[in-house]
Amino acid sequence: MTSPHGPEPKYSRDSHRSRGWALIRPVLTAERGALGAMMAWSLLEAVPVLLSGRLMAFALDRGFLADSPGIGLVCLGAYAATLLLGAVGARQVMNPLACVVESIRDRLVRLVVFAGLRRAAQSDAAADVAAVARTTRQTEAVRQMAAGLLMTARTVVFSVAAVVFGLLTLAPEVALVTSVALAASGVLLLRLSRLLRHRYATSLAAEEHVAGEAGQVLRGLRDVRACGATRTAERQVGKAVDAQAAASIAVGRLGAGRLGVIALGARLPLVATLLMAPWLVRSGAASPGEVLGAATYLVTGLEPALRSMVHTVANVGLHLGVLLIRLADHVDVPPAPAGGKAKAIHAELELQDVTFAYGPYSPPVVDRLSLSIAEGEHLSVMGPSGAGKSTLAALLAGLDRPDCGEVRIGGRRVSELDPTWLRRAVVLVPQESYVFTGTVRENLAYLRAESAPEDRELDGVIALFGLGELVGRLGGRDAVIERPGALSEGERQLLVLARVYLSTASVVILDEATCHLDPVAEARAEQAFVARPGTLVVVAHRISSVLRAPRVLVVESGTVTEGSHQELRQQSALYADLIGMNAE
Ligand SMILES: Nc1ncnc2c1ncn2[C@@H]1O[C@H](COP(=O)(O)OP(=O)(O)OP(=O)(O)O)[C@@H](O)[C@H]1O
Repeated sequence: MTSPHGPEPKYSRDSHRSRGWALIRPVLTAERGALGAMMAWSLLEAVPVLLSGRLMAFALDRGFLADSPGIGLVCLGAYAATLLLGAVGARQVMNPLACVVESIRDRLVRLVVFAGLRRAAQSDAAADVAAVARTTRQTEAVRQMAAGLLMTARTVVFSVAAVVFGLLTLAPEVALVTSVALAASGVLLLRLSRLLRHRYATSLAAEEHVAGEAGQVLRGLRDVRACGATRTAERQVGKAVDAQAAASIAVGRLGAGRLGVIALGARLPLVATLLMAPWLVRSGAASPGEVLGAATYLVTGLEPALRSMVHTVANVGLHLGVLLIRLADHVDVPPAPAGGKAKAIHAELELQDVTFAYGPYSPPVVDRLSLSIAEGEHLSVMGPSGAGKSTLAALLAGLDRPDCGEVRIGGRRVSELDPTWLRRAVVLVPQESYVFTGTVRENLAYLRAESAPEDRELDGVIALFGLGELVGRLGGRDAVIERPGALSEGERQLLVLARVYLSTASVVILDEATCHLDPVAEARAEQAFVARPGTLVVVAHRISSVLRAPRVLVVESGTVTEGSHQELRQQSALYADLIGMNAE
């Protein structure tokens, strides 16, 4: 069940890799425009590579070999001009690149700090400052690596595409050999990458182990000296340091394999081109200039691109991947949808002979209760304080498990449901509302991590819950709520209700979640939930709220009566009393 009042524990069933990826995916989606601009400027940057071979071929065939050195020199001059054009492209890439990379860093820092703060708040132990510092350092490393990786990856992709295209137009035979060699070097690189990823993960774990061991010894240094355990502590830290050194050496050893990738992908086609040259020229398949042009593509375009790919993409990319996975272990990546969208479930709720007590010797708060709430139904629950309304709400939400009997959601036993799926499908909103330090948008969209609402949808919900004035006062939907505690209880409740409204939950249970709102705001919020698809259960705070529901459950100590307003007037003295009082 999704708790609407704060970040949840991390999603344990996601695969490691997708969780690492989930850390940066929202940024890449949000920065689509910047990524598009980067690609456009990269095209310009690739122009020198694309024209290099062609211009060399022309310079030789029509210029120097045709006794027209002027033409040859003009071609070389044109090549120099394309280099300038490429430099302009490379320069222009920087701004959009910075947008993307800084956004990645911002998101990671925020996630790391939030996770550190929450862990500190959840446990009585002191905050693990070293862990936060370590993960913040790793975040900085991610920023640098992401910048290098993005920069190089697009150069490589565009350069290799330009080389293959240029070779196809110049000497298709060379293009064929080059493509085969490139495919083989790609396979080799993949194999190497797998090994490298494993070894790098081991080395990173060893590094963290050293930090942990050293930190432990330093924290207890006085005790270590008092007990005369200096040698033991030294040995303990030394062992961790040795293990880290061995792991780093193992990573370094794989470096040699990277040369094989370059040799296979770039050098082999060059050697093949030189060997094929006499045949190409004699058979008329290519002129001497075209052979030179092909060699130019391979030497000035392909080899540098492959070198970059091996050194940056393979190396930095792997380190980045491993770092992201490790960061995902420290922070709370919003859960990915499990088993489809929560809204796709059948949202009927059912209690079968449910008994629940808070302790083995306590009298049951819920005693052999059977109840079913149809999908899309709006049920109101009322009763005196302490009658068991919140307990019932927690049972319906699958938060508490019955001692006897069964709770079913969508026909499936709650105990058999995937907890993550359940958290997304059923939301229980308590009286206390949690608004966190972050933007209005982040607060409202918190339960929609996988499909962030568009501005229009956000604005609609802000208006629906009468939050316009508050959001305007805060400075708009992207303004940061610096001090959530400074908001009134009612304002916080409205923000949380709007957050839940935007969630993907199919079942919403409001447990006096509107108690700080005035009757008008409460009516507006409830009507919004009534109109929202899904099942709605409202533990009512006011009789006006009870009257809005077509079906009511009256909970008194030990008994539960349910029915329409008409039926309850005759069946429940408590209901009749309350309605009567209200009417007076
Ligand atoms: N965690 C708990 N441990 C032990 N007893 C509890 C616990 N929570 C509730 N109770 C007891 O269970 C009974 C039902 O409590 P519950 O909160 O469900 O009632 P309620 O109708 O929601 O009351 P209110 O309207 O005041 O919130 C009460 O007697 C309460 O004291």
